Parts: sequence; structure tokens; C-alpha cells
Amino acid sequence: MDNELQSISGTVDAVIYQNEDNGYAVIRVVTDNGEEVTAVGTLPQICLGEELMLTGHWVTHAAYGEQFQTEYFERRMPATVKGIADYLSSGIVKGIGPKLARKIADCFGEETFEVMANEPERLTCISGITARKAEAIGEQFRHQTSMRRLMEFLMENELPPQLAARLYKRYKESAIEHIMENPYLLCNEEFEVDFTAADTLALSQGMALDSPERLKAGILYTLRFNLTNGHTFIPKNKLLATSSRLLQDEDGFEPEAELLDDAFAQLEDTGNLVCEHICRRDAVYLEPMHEAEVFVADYLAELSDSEYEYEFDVGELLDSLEENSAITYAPRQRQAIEWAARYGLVILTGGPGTGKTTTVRGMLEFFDAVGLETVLAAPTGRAAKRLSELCGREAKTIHRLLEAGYRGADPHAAFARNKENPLECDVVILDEVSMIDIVLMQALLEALRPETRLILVGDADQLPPVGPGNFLRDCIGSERIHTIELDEIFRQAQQSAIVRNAHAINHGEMPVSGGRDGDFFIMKQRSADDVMATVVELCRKRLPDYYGFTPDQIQVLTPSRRQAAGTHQLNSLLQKALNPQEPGKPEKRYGDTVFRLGDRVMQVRNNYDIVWEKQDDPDEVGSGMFNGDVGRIVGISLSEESMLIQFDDKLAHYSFDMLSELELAYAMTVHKSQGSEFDAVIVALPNGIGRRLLTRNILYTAITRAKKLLVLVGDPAVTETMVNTNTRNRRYSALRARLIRSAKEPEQLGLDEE
Ligand SMILES: Nc1ncnc2c1ncn2[C@@H]1O[C@H](COP(=O)(O)OP(=O)(O)OP(=O)(O)O)[C@@H](O)[C@H]1O
Repeated sequence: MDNELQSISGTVDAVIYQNEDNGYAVIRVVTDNGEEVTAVGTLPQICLGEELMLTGHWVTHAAYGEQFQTEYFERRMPATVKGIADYLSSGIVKGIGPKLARKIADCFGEETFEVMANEPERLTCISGITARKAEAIGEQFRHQTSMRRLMEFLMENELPPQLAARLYKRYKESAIEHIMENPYLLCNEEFEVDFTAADTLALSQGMALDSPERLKAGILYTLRFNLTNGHTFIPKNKLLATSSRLLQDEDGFEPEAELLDDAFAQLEDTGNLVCEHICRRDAVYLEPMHEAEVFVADYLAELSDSEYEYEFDVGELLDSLEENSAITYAPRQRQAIEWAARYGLVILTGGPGTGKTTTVRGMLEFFDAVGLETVLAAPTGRAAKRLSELCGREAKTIHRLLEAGYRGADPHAAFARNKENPLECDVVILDEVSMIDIVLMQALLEALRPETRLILVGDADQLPPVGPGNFLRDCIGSERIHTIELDEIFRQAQQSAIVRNAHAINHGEMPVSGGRDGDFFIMKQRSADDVMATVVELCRKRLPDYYGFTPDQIQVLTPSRRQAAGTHQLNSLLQKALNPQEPGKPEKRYGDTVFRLGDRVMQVRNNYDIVWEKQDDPDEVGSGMFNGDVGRIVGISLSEESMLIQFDDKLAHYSFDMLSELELAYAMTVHKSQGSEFDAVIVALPNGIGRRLLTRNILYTAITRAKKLLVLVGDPAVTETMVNTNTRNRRYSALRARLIRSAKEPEQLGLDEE
């Protein structure tokens, strides 16, 4: 092997393999002196017919023989008419096939690319190209060229090429200019680039180590990064100490405390962050988060203080409603319904089987009887569906209730229901409130009319929301809001070992196998491999054969993603067992995941742009798929580079460049399963999972996801650690403090302050 760098130039004759995720490709090149060579390397979006100058060295691959390992390359756009025609024929611009490519190249010759990019209307002189098509071709060509330039730029700077699509969406053709002007914009929540990567680029452009821009970027990055752990603020001393460490370099540079303070003050002056002395510390917030927390606290305090009176005796009405129903409410249930009738804001909390839903039905009956319009909502599609089944009336997701919609390049939702266009109902009942973060709560409260009442229902022992804050626990802990805790497990629920074990775990006791119909099983396996083999066997054979569960009814849950028996490993094993590769069954590889026709998949971020249609009524269309939505791949078109995915009764189209938003979902993390219920749940708990994930509320949340059957496969020592670890990862949030404070200073309340 000769390690000296060499250059070869030639035309791409075949693209043998291409990984769109990281740009790695294997190509065949016909060199300028007619030789055929195989070249490999990072060659993003390489097309047939392109002329390249490759620099690298020759290597001998054990299986494929001699090939050229490319270190860097330059593109020379084809200059001959034939080269241009070949290049355009390669499918680079949708709608241009080989014939049309030839015609365009013949007509415009060397000017072709110039015309396509800048004067596409001239293409209309070719028969078959309408003005609209010409415009579309121009748009696509410009997009293609910019994306390519962007990808090359990202790779040259060792930044993830997958960012190209998001950057282009945000900045169009001027993305590179924007990055060069301020490399730190890459660290924004929209792009999520690691600070060090953006910093390396900035420093290579001559940014000084102690420049205010760099220090500000470091502070903001540290704040944003730490907020992803669910905090609404970070104490100032911690923030500055951590930022300082981030900004150090290997040669001993450390930002001066004074300069860091100046940068901090500048961020405060420009409103990027807010520092408030609360909870006996200087709490630093991103501005929108501060606004959210203050607004939510003020709103809830005022709503909680509002009381309603009736011209008739509420007790008598409730008596008669109760007489006509099959239920005799327990005293606390009855009190909850009375409070719902009386106060603007009520919290109803309790574990599984304690009668929350039954109480909600009682509240609904009351509101119906007095002619108040009530809407039901929950944070996830599955939770909304369940609530609607149990209450016998429509329940919406909060996003649907607020009419979440698309807002161009902005990653956040825009809600059509807001201050200017509030919801028209009299009462909103929200279920699974433990999952709601402070930002979504703000959006919901902003969409309420001042006279709309709110009932919050949830189990505070479930995992906290993925997003910021500790909303439900803070509200309950403040003792500022009328809260009823139900703790009696009703007889029917008592018969379920799932319910009994959930409560036992909450009291620090180990779960035991059992249940009237045997609905809770514990299978001892210790190592990850043994646990995974058992889980696969249960899904493939035992649960379908003995219990008649279809694969759709079974969900595997695990605490981790990449550790022992994490979702990554389990999903690939379960896919192999439940939906194996078959001739003629289309599949598409993306990164290290293969998506195959029939696979169960999950959307892993909120995307308000994804268009869907109702399966039974294609005219009913909408947009938006949300983090945690689970569906099935029902179509893959390799020629159109797209997939059709069915989510309940909706069909959504995904182009291949959206696959980073999907994951296989045969197994999912307990965190992702929040708010969903499944007929049969298998929980994988082998040894080897990190201590941070072995907590009581993860086990409790996992177990309470099961409706009919729960199988716990794992090491009893792991279960025991989880049962005994009642630490909650601490979150900085001042909602509780603000609510408590609001009780002491009532004169400061008022929503009209703004
Ligand atoms: N007052 C009551 N008298 C008798 N049975 C009751 C009463 N309230 C609830 N139940 C029964 O207890 C069981 C659990 O009630 P419910 O579904 O309302 O609880 P939940 O707290 O919503 O539970 P989960 O969160 O698990 O859904 C149901 O079978 C219900 O019919």
C-alpha cells in the first residue's frame, strides 16, 4: 500500500453504494485516460455523470481488491453537452428523465446550468415544459445545488451533514453565509450542534477565546443544554461555573470571571436570559421559559381563587344524578365532583384503579346537567383515545384542541387557539397531566377565556414530563390549588395484580406474580442476552399462541436506548423475528436502521408539517405528527423515495429525508411510553443498566402501561434496586414557590397586569 496522496480525475460512471446519512459512497470512475477505478470515501450526493477530482491514496481491500480511498474531492460540473445530459439524466432533478435531459443540454449547451438556476423560464422553449414546470425545475435545481454546497461545507468542517436539510429550510441559499457570520447559531435548539464543534469552526475563523460573542454563546449553550434535563432554570453560580469550564481550552485558557459576568449582563440586557432571585437563589431562565412559569403561576392562582354559586342546591342535584347512575361515589370522589362544581380549578390525583375516570364521568354528568359545555383532552393521541372510550365522548389531544399548526421554519408549534381566539367551552378536563410541561400548559392557559374552568387529572407518581418543569407535582406541593387525592383501590381494580403491584411498588414493596386471571408474570433472567431471547420468544410465540394477542397489542418496554437490552438491540432482534427480510418486501436503510414494509415505527419529534389524510376519507386532511406517535409502514416506494405510514386512522407520507424522525417501535423506552396503554406489556430489566435509570417511578410508569397482561423479564436484583430507589432526578423549577408566594401576596395577582 502506498500512502502518498495522489490525485485522479474522471467522470462518475456508476454509484455502487451511497449512505445518505453520512455521505459515504462507493463509486466507479472512468478516469480522463479511460481507466475504470473504484473510489470510496465521503462523497455526499454524488451523481452519475459528474466530473470529479479526487485526492487520496490507493488501498487494497480484503474483499474488493484495489480501490481509491478519497480524502477530499472537488466537483467539476460537466462542461460538455454529453456530460451535462448525463448529469441531468441521473435523476438529480425530479421530472427530468434522459430524453428531456438530452433536449435541454442540446438546446442550452454550456449555458444549461446557468439557465436552470437563474432563468428557468427560458426552459419553456422546449416542448413539454410549461411555465410552471420550468419554475419547479429551477427551484429544484437551486435547492439541489445549495444542498450540495452546504453538505460539502458541513463535511469539510466536520459538522453533521444531516443538518443540511434543516439549515436550508431555515436560511435557504444563504445558509453558509449565516454560519460563517456566527458559527454559534448552530448550537441553537433548532440545529443542536455540540458547542465544541461550532466553537472549533469559530476559532478557526479567528474568533478570540475571550471575545464577548464566544462567552455569550458558551453561557447560552450551557443553559440550554442543562435545561434539556427538565429544569426551568439553572442557579447562576452553577451556570457560570459550568460555562467557564466549557470555555476553557487545553492550553490553559480560562475566561476571566469579570468578562464572564459582563457577557452574562449583556445577555440579560438583550433579553436572552432572565435572572430572578427566587427559591433563595439567583435563578437563570431563558426568557420564554421565565415568561411561561410566571404566567402559569399567576393564571392558576387566579383561577384557583374563582368560585361559582348556583341558584339551586348543588348537593341535591348530585344526589339525584347519583341515584340515577349505577355508582355510589366514595366520599372523596363526591367531594371532587362538588369542588369541580364550585371552583375554577381543581386537581384530581391518584394511582391506578382509584376511581379517577369514574369521578371525571361524574363531573361530566354534572356539567351536562347544568348546561356547561365541557371538552376533554390529553397530551398524547393514545391517552386521548382511551379517555374518549372511557367517558363515551370525544377527547382530543391538547395539540388538536389548540389547533397546532405549521409556522414555516420555526420548530415550535403555532396554535390557532390562543389569547385572540380562545376556546369557546366552559370547562376543560385534562387527563394525564403528569406528562404536561410548563410550555404546553402556558399555551393551553392562554387559549382559555377567563371564565373557563379547568380540571386537571393525573397521577403524580408517574414520570415527570419530557419537557421542562414539574407541573403537576409543583401544583400539588404548593397546596395552593384545590386538590383531591384518591387513594382507595376499588374492588374491581383490586383483582388486577397489575394494579396491586403498581401500588405495592409505590409503597416500596416488591411486585409478585399473580392476579385473578394471572395478569402479572415475573420471569427471571439475568443477562441482557437471556432477557432479550425470552422477550423475542414471548412476542413471537408465547403471547400470540397462549393468549391470542396480536403483535399490535404487545409492547416491549425498556429503560434504556443503548445499554443492556436497550431499544436499539431489542428492536433489531424483534424486527428480525416479527418482520423478517423477504424477497420482494421493500426496505430502506437509514443510518444503522432498516425500515421495512410492515414495521412498527414511532415519530420521535414534533413535526407540524407532516401532511396526513384520513384512511377512510382521503378528502379529510390535516398536518402534524407528534413525538411518541406510533404507526406502521404500509408502503415504501424506492423510486419516489417515500414511505406511507399508518398512524391509527391516518395515513402520512414521509420522504426518505425525513427518516431521521422515525425509529422502530417494537420496543420503546419507558419514557416514550408515558400516556399510552397497551393490552400486553413486556418489561425488559436485565443487569447492566446504569443506576440513573433504575428508579421507582420508571418501574411504576412501565407497569401502569399494561391493561391486560404484564410480563416482567429480568434480574430480580434490578427490580429490587428500582423499587428501593425513590429518588426523583431533581429539577429546578420555581412554580411551586410562585404559587405559594401568590397566596401570601394576593394583591399582586391579576391577569390584566400585562
Ligand atoms: N365509587 C365506586 N364504587 C365502585 N366501583 C368503583 C367506584 N369508582 C370506581 N370504581 C371502579 O374501580 C375501577 C377503577 O376506576 P377508574 O377506572 O375510574 O380508576 P382510574 O383511577 O381512572 O384508574 P386508571 O388510572 O387505572 O384508569 C373501575 O372498575 C371502576 O368501575
